[in-house]
Amino acid sequence: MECRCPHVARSRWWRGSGSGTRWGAGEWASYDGRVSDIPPDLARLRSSIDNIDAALVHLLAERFKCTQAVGELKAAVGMPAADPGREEAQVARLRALADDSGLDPQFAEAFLNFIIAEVIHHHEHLAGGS
Ligand SMILES: O=C(O)C(=O)C[C@]1(C(=O)O)C=C[C@@H](O)C=C1
Repeated sequence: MECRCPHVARSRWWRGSGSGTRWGAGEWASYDGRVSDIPPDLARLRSSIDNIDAALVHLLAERFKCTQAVGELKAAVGMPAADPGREEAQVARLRALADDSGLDPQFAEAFLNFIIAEVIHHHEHLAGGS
């Protein structure tokens, strides 16, 4: 079976010089005949970005499934849509996780707030609001 390790894939691309090759200057050619104007390192990184974006969409879909159930529960027992105390704890926790993992804590907080604002909107709708 062919090895698909990134370092091996990287070594199997050649940059066209514009003379004496079937591919043009600035183009990249692979051992198996593919030609691209995208540097292979960029193509490989974009492929990982696509996988990560797909995972993010799936994770968000699962989170919204949970919050839908939370919204139904809150509406059933008459609890308020928003819980500022819980949000404060989530922000503190995510900021610390972001800091530990090299992500900007301010960005992590803004991202969480963006999601929670949408969840609260859904909760209010479930509770019969606008
Ligand atoms: O945990 C709750 O009570 C929720 O409604 C979920 C959630 C969230 O999306 O994490 C949303 C709104 C609340 O203000 C706090 C948290």
